Amino acid sequence: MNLSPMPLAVLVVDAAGIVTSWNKACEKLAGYGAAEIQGMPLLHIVEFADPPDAQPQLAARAEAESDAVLKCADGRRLPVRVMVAPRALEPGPASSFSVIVIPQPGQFPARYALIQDLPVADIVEALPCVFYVIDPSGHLLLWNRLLEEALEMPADELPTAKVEGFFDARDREVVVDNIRRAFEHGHSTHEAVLVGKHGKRTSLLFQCARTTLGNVPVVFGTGLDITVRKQAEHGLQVRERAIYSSLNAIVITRCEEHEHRIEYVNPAFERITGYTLAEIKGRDPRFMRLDGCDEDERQRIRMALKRNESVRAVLRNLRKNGEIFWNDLRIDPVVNLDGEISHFVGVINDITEARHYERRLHHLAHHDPLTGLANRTLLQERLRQALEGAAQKGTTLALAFLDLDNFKHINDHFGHDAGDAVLREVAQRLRAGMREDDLVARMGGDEFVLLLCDPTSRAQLADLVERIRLAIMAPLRVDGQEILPGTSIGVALFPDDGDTPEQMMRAADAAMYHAKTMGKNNVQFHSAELNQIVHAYLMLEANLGRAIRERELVLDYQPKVDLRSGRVVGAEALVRWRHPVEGTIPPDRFIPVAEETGLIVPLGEWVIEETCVALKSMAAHGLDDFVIAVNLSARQLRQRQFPERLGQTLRRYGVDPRRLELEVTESQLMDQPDEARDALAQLKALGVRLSIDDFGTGYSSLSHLQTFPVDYIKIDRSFLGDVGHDGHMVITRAIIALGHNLKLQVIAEGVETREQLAFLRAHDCDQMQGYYFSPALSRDALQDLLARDTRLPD
Ligand SMILES: Nc1nc2c(ncn2[C@@H]2O[C@@H]3COP(=O)(O)O[C@H]4[C@@H](O)[C@H](n5cnc6c(=O)[nH]c(N)nc65)O[C@@H]4COP(=O)(O)O[C@H]3[C@H]2O)c(=O)[nH]1
Repeated sequence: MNLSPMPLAVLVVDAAGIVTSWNKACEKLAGYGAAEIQGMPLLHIVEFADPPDAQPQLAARAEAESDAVLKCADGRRLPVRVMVAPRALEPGPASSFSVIVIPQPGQFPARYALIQDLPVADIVEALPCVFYVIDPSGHLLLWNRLLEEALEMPADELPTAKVEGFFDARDREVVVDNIRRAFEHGHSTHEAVLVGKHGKRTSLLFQCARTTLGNVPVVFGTGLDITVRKQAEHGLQVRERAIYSSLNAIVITRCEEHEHRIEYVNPAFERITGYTLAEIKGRDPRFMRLDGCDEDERQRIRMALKRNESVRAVLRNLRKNGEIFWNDLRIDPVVNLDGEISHFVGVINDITEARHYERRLHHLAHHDPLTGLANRTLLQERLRQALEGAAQKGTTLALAFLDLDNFKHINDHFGHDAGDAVLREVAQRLRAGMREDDLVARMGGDEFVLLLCDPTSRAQLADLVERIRLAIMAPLRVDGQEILPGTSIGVALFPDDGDTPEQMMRAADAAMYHAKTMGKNNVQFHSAELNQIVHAYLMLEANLGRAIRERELVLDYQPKVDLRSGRVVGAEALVRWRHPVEGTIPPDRFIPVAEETGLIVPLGEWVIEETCVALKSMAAHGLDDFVIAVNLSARQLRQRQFPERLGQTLRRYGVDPRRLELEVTESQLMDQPDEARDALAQLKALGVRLSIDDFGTGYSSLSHLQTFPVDYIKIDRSFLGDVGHDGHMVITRAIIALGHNLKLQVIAEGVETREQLAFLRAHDCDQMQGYYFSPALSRDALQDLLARDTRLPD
């Protein structure tokens, strides 16, 4: 409090030491009014230090300065200096003295001695807070400008309203209560929101005190604007709520002497890690680390914390239940008022699911969903890496291309579920046969690829691939049905057959094609000649469709002779391809391609139509009991609508069904005997003749044979090979006997020698065909032969 400038305290005493005058400054200093003090001895209020009995010596103190104590009205004893000066100007004893009283340095006058001089109105106006005086009825008596501003009211409106009306409805009860308490107990404190006439809201901290104005008790006090603080508090509450409700785990650590101790974790932390705050408060958050993992990330965090910097890292931590979770962690330092890092705030984002999802996506993008094997993309990647690695290390590499044999047939016949089961089983078998470093991939469809790193030798590699082929061949049961898968495998070697992924794939693919053309279910290594063979095969495949359309195919007919009469009774139609460039291509070369590509169906239809044309022409020449046999592929036989379409064709050409014979190989029949039997029955119902071709090679059981509605069996050529061979003779004899027992006619094919013929005749075989009598002839040549009635010599 600033008291200066302070007027000089001067009083006048008479010669007897009685106070006759007492100025305002004396009043302020001592607290007595002039009326009170005048007429009183000076020594009642001033106590001289030396000597104490002052009066007789007052004159003696003139022109001197003494230490004394001023006895104030409020009981204080104020150390002062007293100067006494005679008031007479002439020489001689003075009749009165001026006494000047100066407080010793550091001594202050009584508060209320000064207070009356205070410019209360100015102070009240200048207060940085709301000021008010309230009468017992709850109305304002006095207030300052800040209150008017807060209430957005002119001065004349304020006294008429009761003060509680100025407040937010929720605060009114508290306000009334606190004003009452101030009246009753002398003071009260509370927070409330003043609401201005136009809605302005001001949060105030009220300090109320009781006093009297005149004789009226009043409550006065201040209201400190705490709106900003309240807003800040509210903001903090919001943030605290956000931390509390955050889905991310938040951990706040206190940082002391480079140690980090957990001070707070939010509920999400508890949810994610499984630890409650109570369990881990005070611990170092690293207790959740997973040893031996993410060392680089941890090192980054350590360095950042050391430098008091923010850091973000992705690492693995352990939950309480021992589970690992992926933590996308961000740590930020918090600076205190002294500018020091007091805390670190860590935000933990559990990205485990996202990581798993990412991995799943990555897995999906690189694996075949059906078998779980690597897909083409992954194979390309790994093949490229493997080739680079092998080139650097000077090691070898093998790539095996596998294509399942007759997979389309499995799919068509057993359904797609069975097809899928076969692919899964094959994948399993391939995996089982591979080493850890090798890769098994599915290229789509029925194609698989093996990437074999550093095979020890070509022989061992051949051995391994052969074992794989055999493993795949093992029968498997799907829905109670037995399926016999087979595979053709082509192998290419690095560096011999190529040094880029593309070259290696092409080479292995070519070798696989070669394996297909070699009769399937075998392994072929890539070689330079093989390229040409495969090229030819591919050309064939590309041209066959055209050949059918352009009528480059022709039928030759190999006569069939009755062994008893020696007469030609029929012929077997055999297709040839008169290629405009390559000349005549035998069926052995293109029929397997046609089978593989499905072109066998239109090809087979053409053969039947052409045969019908021939039969019709023969009938026109009077040969109406002549029988022509055509070979039927398994695929034709499996076509549901085949019997119906055959019936239509026969009717269209007006051919007697009994003139047409259909040859089906034994192995085709035994592949699916039940289905084959149904198909044969339908064909039989049309009236055509049926024969089992290549009999003896397909291992048909007698029980099956009895139920097939066939007319002929044809002894496979291989059994006639060497008539001198005991085993062959026995089999041929047995087949003839068996056929006759079943009331079937037996035909021997591939008869080339007189001995073979004699043997067949001796054992009562019914018909023969073979070069001994005639090779396959053109239609004209056959008709010539028939016209001349050429017979088999005795
Ligand atoms: N070593 C020897 N061979 C003889 C003798 N007599 C006949 N051959 C040959 O033996 C094959 C008999 O036909 P396949 O067993 O049905 O075997 C046929 C048949 O499975 C298939 N084929 C031919 N034409 C057709 C056709 O139109 N449709 C279907 N699906 N297959 C056909 O092609 C195979 C081969 O036919 P080709 O090359 O014409 O060969 C024919 C024929 O020329 C002989 O005394 N000695």
